[in-house]
Amino acid sequence: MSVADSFPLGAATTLDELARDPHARLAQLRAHEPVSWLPELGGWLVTRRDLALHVMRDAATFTVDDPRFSTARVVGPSMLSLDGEQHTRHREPFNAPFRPRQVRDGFASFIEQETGRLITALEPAGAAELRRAFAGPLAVAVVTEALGLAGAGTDTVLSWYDSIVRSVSDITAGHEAGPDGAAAYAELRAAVENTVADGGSSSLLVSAAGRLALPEVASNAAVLMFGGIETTEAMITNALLHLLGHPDQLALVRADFELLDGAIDESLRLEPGAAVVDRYAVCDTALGPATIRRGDLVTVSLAGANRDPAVFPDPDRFDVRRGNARLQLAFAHGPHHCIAAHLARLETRIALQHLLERLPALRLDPDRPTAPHGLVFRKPSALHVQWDSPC
Ligand code: HEM
Repeated sequence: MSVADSFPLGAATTLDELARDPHARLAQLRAHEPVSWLPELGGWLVTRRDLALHVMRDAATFTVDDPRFSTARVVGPSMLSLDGEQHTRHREPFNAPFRPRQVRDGFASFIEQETGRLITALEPAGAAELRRAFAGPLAVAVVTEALGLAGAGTDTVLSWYDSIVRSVSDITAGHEAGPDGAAAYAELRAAVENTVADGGSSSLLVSAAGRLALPEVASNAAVLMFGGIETTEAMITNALLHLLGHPDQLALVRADFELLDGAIDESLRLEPGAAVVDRYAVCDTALGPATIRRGDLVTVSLAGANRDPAVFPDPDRFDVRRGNARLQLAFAHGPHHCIAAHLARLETRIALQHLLERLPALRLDPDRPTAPHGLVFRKPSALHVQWDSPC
């Protein structure tokens, strides 16, 4: 009997359905094949929360450090693609500004300013597409600020990002990457080198360069950029979609903005901006009902784990008062837990509160319904909204 015969639900699962609307299929898999072999994926998919945690905690058995990891092939080794001591060595120099207090002190006023500026530009129109006109530009501005790259504005950072993402996607799809990604990465590296050579500033890159070689600083800068744009755009857009799509829950939040943090966690739980993370088995090992072979791809479905009814009763319900929404795994877990989770939360909270306070009767455009989409990065392709314009 082949491995595919042992996992009939996995064999019937297509990547297309996981990209479109995965939740019913993930629920079936979680109930009957919580670690399942998906021939279309060429790997295992883990959908139960306890097993997902096990994989992400045990980096000695389930590593990110594998030549198939596409990001590392474009930007070189970084904290995202290393494990063990090398991972710690790459990650530690970047930790300080992302701690909760440092995030508040270092970023809150910048985020408020940027949010204010973006909303002021949108306000008179009475309608907008908030993913590209608001969430995306805010995410880029905050990452640019966090990196402290001398001389690189948001447009430059965005163009590097687009080129690097294209190359990573080409490699993931099994194609040869075009030259754009390498060229963009070379420009980013030169900007990192210039920033470090200028020295003296409070740039994160300058302090990291005291502990890492310059190419290592550049690789991690690329990963911070890579990690901070698409995911944060998704986080803000999905949270808006969830809130505006549930007027009863929105009314609760409007009556008490303290509930906004719960609403954000609940949105991350239902649609984590990055729906999966990949690991590779270092040795033969058992995981739940499955026997994993050395070298196998093990994909953790954060979206699946986040709707595990053993932890989240009535898991498909959006409930801003859910007591344990904070147990969601959108920022992963273990050594690779998102370094900037506090920053992303602060950014989303400020963004949502300002939008709700400043745009009266903010609502979804009823003629342009939308839903999250995507295998890895999940968000609506556009989020059209309306509000009562002052004029
Ligand atoms: C300012 C925004 C952000 C920045 C700068 C950022 C940066 C990073 C970095 C550098 C890592 C690698 C950590 C490591 O490997 O040790 C990481 C991991 C991760 N981040 Fe973020 N991130 C941001 C926002 C987000 C958001 C909004 C989400 C999801 C909603 C997210 C989800 C993740 C996940 C799932 C991982 C783990 C990847 C893995 O285990 O393979 N991040 N992030």
